[in-house]
Amino acid sequence: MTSRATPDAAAEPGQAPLVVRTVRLEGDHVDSLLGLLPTQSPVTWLRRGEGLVGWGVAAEIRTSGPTRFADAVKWWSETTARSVVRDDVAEPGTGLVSFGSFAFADDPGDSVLVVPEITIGRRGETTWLTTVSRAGLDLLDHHVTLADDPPAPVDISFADGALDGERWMTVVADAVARISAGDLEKVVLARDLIATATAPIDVRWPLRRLAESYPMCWTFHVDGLFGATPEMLVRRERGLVTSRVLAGTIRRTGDDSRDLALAATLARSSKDLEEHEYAVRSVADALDPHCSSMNVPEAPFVLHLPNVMHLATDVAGVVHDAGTVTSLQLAEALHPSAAVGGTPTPVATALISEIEGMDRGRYAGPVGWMDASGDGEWGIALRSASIHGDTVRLFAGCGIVADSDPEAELAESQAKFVPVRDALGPA
Ligand SMILES: C=C(O[C@H]1C=CC=C(C(=O)O)[C@@H]1O)C(=O)O
Repeated sequence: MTSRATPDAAAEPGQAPLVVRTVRLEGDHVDSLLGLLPTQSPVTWLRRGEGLVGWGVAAEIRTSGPTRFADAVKWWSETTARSVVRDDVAEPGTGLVSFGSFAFADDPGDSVLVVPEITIGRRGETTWLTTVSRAGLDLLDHHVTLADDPPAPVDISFADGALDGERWMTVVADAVARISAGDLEKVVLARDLIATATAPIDVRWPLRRLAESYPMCWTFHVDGLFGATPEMLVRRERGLVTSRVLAGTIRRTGDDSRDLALAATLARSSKDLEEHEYAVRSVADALDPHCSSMNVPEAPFVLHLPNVMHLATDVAGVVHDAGTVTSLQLAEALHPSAAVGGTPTPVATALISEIEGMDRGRYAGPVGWMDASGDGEWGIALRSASIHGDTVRLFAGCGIVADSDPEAELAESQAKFVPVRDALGPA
C-alpha cells in the first residue's frame, strides 16, 4: 500500500502566502447561499440555510493511503501558518477555511482538502464573505451575485452497480452467518447504483433539491462527492465537541399515524437498540482520550427523516486538547464508527473488503470543513453519490447484526437511495 501526498505547488516553501480577507455581508440580498453557487469547483456544507458555500481553488492537497488524514493535517497546519489573514467577523468558519472529503478505506484512500477562492458563510443573522488569493493577486473587491439556475439532468436511467440485489442479499446472508459463528458482532454492508444521463449533470441541481427536501440533514458537495447526510461524525467549536450517532433504521410508510407506531416499535426493538449501542460505544470510546468530561445519553431518540427513521444519540464533550488536535484529527480518531464499519472495527473492516465487492471511495468517509483554529464539522458521507460528467454512483449501506434479514436489508438500502435518486429527477 502506498501513501502519497501531492500538494499544489503554491503551498511549497518559497511560494507566496495565501492572503485571506473576511468581511461581513449585509444579508438582505443573499436569500439562499446555494443560489450564489457557480459551476466553477463548487463546495457546499449547508443545513437549514446556514453553513458555507464556496468556489474556485486557491489551494488544495490530495492525499491517499493510511496517512491520508495526517498528511492533510500537516499541510493545513503549514498552510494556515503561512497565510496572512484579516478577519472582520471572527466566528467559527470565518478566515481561512478548507473543505475536505476523505476515503472510507486506507487503500487506495484517495482524499482531498481544498481551500476555495471565495467562501460565503451564514450563521444565525451573520453572513460573511471570505476571499483567498496569493499575495499580489487581488480578489478583495469581489462582488456577490446570483448564479444562473442549474439545468435538470437529462434522461436519467438507473442500473445495478457492483452487485445486483440478489447477489447483495447472499453477501448479507454470508455476513449474518459469520456473526452467528461469533466472528464479529456487527458489520455495515453497502451497495451502489449507477445513474446515467444523456448530458453532463450539473451537481447544483441535486444539491438544491436535497437542501430543500432534507433540511434537517447536512447537504454537502466536495470534489464530486455530494449528498445530504443525517449523521454528524464530529463538530468541534470553541472547546466543545458533539457527535450525532445513528444506527437502527426503519422505513417510513408515508402514513403519519402508522409511522408514529413504527417509531415506537423502533425505540423498543432489541435488534436496533443493540446495533445502536455498538455505534454509541465506539464514538464515546474514541472521544474519551480527548475529553475532560462527556455526556452520553442513556437512551436514544428517534430521528424522523422523510424516507426513514433512525435511532439517534447526541454525544457531547469538553475537549482538553483543542490547541494541539484539530477537528479533522478527531474525525480520524472516530472513523470508521460502528455506524459505517462495524464491531469490532478491524474484523468488520476486513470483512467489508473481503465480501462487499466494491471500493466505497469516499462514501461513508468524513466530509466537511475546518477553519484555521482547527474547529470544524465533519459529517459521515451517507446518502451520497459521486458524480463524473454524465454518471452518478449512488451508495447506501445497512448495519448487519445476528438477526438481520437479507430481504429487509435490501429494502432498507433502497430507502436510503431515495434522497439522491429523487434529487436527480425533475422538480
Ligand atoms: C451506512 C448507512 O447508514 C448508517 C447510518 C444510519 C443507520 C444505519 C443502519 O441502521 O443500518 C447505518 O449504520 C447509509 O446510509 O449508507
